[in-house]
Amino acid sequence: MAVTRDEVLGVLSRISLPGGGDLVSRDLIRALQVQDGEIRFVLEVADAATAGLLAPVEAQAKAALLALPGVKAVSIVMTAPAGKAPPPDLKIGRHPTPQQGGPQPVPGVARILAVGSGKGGVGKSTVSSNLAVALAKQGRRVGLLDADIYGPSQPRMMGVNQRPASPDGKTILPLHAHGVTLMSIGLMLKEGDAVIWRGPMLMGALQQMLGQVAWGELDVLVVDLPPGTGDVQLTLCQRYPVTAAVVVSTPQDVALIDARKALKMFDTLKTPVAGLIENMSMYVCENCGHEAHIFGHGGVRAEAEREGLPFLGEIPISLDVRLAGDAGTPIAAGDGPVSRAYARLAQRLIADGVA
Ligand SMILES: Nc1ncnc2c1ncn2[C@@H]1O[C@H](COP(=O)(O)OP(=O)(O)OP(=O)(O)O)[C@@H](O)[C@H]1O
Repeated sequence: MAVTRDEVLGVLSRISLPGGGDLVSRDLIRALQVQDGEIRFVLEVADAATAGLLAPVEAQAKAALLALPGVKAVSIVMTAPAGKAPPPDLKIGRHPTPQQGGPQPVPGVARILAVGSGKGGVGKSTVSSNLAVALAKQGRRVGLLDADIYGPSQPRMMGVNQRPASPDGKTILPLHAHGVTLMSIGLMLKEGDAVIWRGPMLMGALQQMLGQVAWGELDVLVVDLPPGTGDVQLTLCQRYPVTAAVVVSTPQDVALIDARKALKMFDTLKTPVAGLIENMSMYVCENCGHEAHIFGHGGVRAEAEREGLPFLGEIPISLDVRLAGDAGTPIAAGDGPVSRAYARLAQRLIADGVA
């Protein structure tokens, strides 16, 4: 009988490590594949020194697995950031590889729609996930890339948390939620890991997210950018054919000042701006229907007019939006006034040819 994944993990969990624990309990196994008697996996260790220390363990694991009935071959690749092992392609965050010529398309992806904001906390990630879900509900084949490398929030907002698989140690298989194909740098990191990369590492990570993820055929890839005007924005817009960007802002003056900076950046990078979205626009009292303009109102529309750009719509401030995002099912997946606002936004972007 063919060997199973559980049997393999059973064997690996009996192989102790120097310093305590075993291969499974210390969470070192990545991309385990068990097929037709062939076993493949990556042993991910912290550094080259640990890799050296674990060489006998690797040999022990291989021998123990080969001793299982029905096992024909065992292939173990040990990766460490500066180890002697083959390049750790599964590790996200590396120096970018040089790129010849102009912007390179992402295979299978017809359009790239960047969602940016000048200021953090204005709801850019919330808008990205809801827009992606709303577009999928209109029948579009949608991908969502969480490129907010310093504060990835899409795993929580879209309700996914498993680490994506990489069967060959190179291609990363994206996840799927609410009709959207999803990838986030947050899914490749261990919980609580702070990302403290500098520019070149960020560029490399973005390149991996776009080039190594098996996105499949997509009508549109929505990219949730980090706030502000940094290396990720630059890399995306200069190296890839971004169809258009949308800029999210709240109506407050402080947010609008920063939104203007984001618009200026897209203009400098020659990335077309499809328009502006006002988030946390107004609060409608659930009891009496009274509209309160907590952060002001109409500021983003006025800004769009000043800049000669389309105003794409306003999303009200609503407790349900936050609760839905925190619970992992974007509000656009359901029915109701906010979901309808997102449906209108999606229709508009499809009609404009950018989604
Ligand atoms: N329309 C809304 N109504 C109520 N809460 C909202 C709304 N939009 C966003 N929020 C909440 O505001 C918080 C910040 O939103 P979000 O993380 O989307 O912002 P961001 O601009 O992506 O922030 P960051 O700077 O972290 O990237 C979240 O808790 C989110 O649930």
